[in-house]
Amino acid sequence: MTLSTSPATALQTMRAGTPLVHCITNYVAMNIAANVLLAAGASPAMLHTPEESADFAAIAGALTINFGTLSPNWVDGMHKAIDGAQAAGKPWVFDPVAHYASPWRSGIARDLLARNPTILRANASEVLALGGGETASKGPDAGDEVVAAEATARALAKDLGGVVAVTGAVDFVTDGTRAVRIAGGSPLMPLVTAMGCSLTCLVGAYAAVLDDPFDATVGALALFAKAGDMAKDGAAGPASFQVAFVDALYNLQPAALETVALSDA
Ligand SMILES: Nc1ncnc2c1ncn2[C@@H]1O[C@H](COP(=O)(O)OP(=O)(O)O)[C@@H](O)[C@H]1O
Ligand SMILES: Cc1ncsc1CCOP(=O)(O)O
Ligand SMILES: [Mg+2]
Repeated sequence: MTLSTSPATALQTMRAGTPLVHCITNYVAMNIAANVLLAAGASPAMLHTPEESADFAAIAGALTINFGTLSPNWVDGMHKAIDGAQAAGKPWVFDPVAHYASPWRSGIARDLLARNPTILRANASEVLALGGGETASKGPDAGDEVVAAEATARALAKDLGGVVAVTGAVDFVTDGTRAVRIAGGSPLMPLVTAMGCSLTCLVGAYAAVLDDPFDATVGALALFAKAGDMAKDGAAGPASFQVAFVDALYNLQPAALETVALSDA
């Protein structure tokens, strides 16, 4: 296995640090993402205005940027936050929700990617299209399989000099050299809105406390996979699954992560 920090140790480290995470995320995701971070053991702050985003990014442990519900002054807030995070040596995570939805959004995605995210977390359709590939999707929901985006993810990771995580039924994480797959979770996960957005914020929590962004990303995805496994048993459908999922994040003990299905890729 290519990890130097196991998901179990990563969770212990994250909880011990209670990292403050600066989340610039969309209106749909703000509430569930904040609850996911609190339940997992991190400390979220959802703020985006350009008047304060640089200052706040500098004092947070990590910055996450998701442009799901975008408008021009948010873009300004994102740029200033990235500048603040980078000047302070803090990692930042990019989630390019449905970047192909319009030419305007695509241009902003290209601009943000050029600002060197430490980690890119996206679904298979988003990753495929970032590499110039055709996707079956037009909006935030994936229409492609993770395996179809793996080669693009490896190339993107090399170009970025960062980590790329492609999520779906079996997740794929690479830094261009190392790569792993993570199985688990539930088919109910894509039926709850903003699960991916919440995961992006959680990746930020792990990146705030672990030196290796690859280990941080795998740790966060492994926690989601195991919490999804735990939540699906008692769920009658997406609504009760969401409640059970947040409870599972809260109750999950690090040793449970020893059984996550991780494999080198
Ligand atoms: N069919 C599935 N089975 C199990 N887990 C899934 C499935 N689809 C997505 N997930 C999980 O849901 C979370 C969000 O991923 P995804 O749905 O790809 O993101 P997004 O919401 O951005 O499209 C990840 O933890 C991923 O592993
Ligand atoms: C439905 C929707 N519309 C704009 S952002 C958003 C949330 C997308 O969340 P996720 O990418 O986690 O499915
Ligand atoms: Mg998404």
